[in-house]
Amino acid sequence: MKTVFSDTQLAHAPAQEISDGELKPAVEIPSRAEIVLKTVRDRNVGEIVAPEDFPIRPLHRVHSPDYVSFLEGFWEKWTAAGRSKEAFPFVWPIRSLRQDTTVNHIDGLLGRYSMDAGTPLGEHTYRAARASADTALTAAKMILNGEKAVFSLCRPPGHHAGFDFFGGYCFFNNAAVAAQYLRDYGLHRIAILDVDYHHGNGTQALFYDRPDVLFLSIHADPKEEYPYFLGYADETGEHAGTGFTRNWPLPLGTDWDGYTPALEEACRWLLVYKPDVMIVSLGMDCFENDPISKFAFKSEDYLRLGQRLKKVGVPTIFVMEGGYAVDALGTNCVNVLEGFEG
Ligand SMILES: NCCCNCCCCCC(O)(O)C(F)(F)F
Ligand SMILES: [Zn+2]
Repeated sequence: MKTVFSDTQLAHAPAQEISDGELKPAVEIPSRAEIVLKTVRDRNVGEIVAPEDFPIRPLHRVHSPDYVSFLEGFWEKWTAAGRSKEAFPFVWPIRSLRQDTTVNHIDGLLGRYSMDAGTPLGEHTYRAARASADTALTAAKMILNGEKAVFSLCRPPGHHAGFDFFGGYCFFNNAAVAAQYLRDYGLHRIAILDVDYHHGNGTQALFYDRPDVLFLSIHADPKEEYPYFLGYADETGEHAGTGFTRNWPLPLGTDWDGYTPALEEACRWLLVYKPDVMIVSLGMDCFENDPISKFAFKSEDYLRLGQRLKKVGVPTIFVMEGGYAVDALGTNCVNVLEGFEG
């Protein structure tokens, strides 16, 4: 299986995040990608290719142009305002505040285009996020050109990012950008299976009223876990998309045995939907030693996950999302790819 990755994705190097009421060292750090890349090489997963430089248009097919421009021009505005350290939003246009104002102040803009205070914006964030989206787009193009399975080593991740907002360490929704690209290039049905520990709120919302992209997510119950406000079992799509979203929220502490019934149900939905391509939002944060997550996968379970996904039997793009136990991240990620390849 080929891997797509570019060193430009390492340029986004957040120092801190706000978590549990204090500033802590960031967990979505470049070494996550480096260890996965090293393990891909060490275990001979396959050729590693650089992403193509796509134009902005595939991003505009998913994200609002003003949001993309905000990210592109942010650092210049931030430093022009006399700021020099990474930026954190701290005020949002929440209920009773206006959504329609044309905001110009940098702190207002940060809130206008974000969903949480835990995702710092730095000097190279835009560049790295663009490269991460190009990595997913390149994988999609490879599938269109006949590849059966491609690993898109995305970082920064994407599944929390929505039409016009960043958050949860995500800026561009890599999986959604790839799905829309496949649709624009003639495929009819795309399934996105999100196995990250956290619900992919951004991805769900982007396709919620559409039947051409099926969104399935198995994740920690949002009653107890980020993102808290989406990912409940009663969210099944709307309008033409009714029935094309399914969520399996699971209790904290879930291990592989607790996870498999949901995975089997999701695979049955895939069997019925018969997607032209399956995009797997592959977060490895269900792992028992993940520092910010509370599921209990063992490393071997990731082999089982890959084996099960292979049985779906359709061209597949693995788009990396989360996973913060850095020492085990390479093993856990490549276990999925090796399990899939058989
Ligand atoms: N006390 C810990 C608070 C952590 N709050 C933010 C969690 C973000 C999870 C990001 C992710 O793993 O879902 C992604 F795949 F997008 F990277
Ligand atoms: Zn996650």
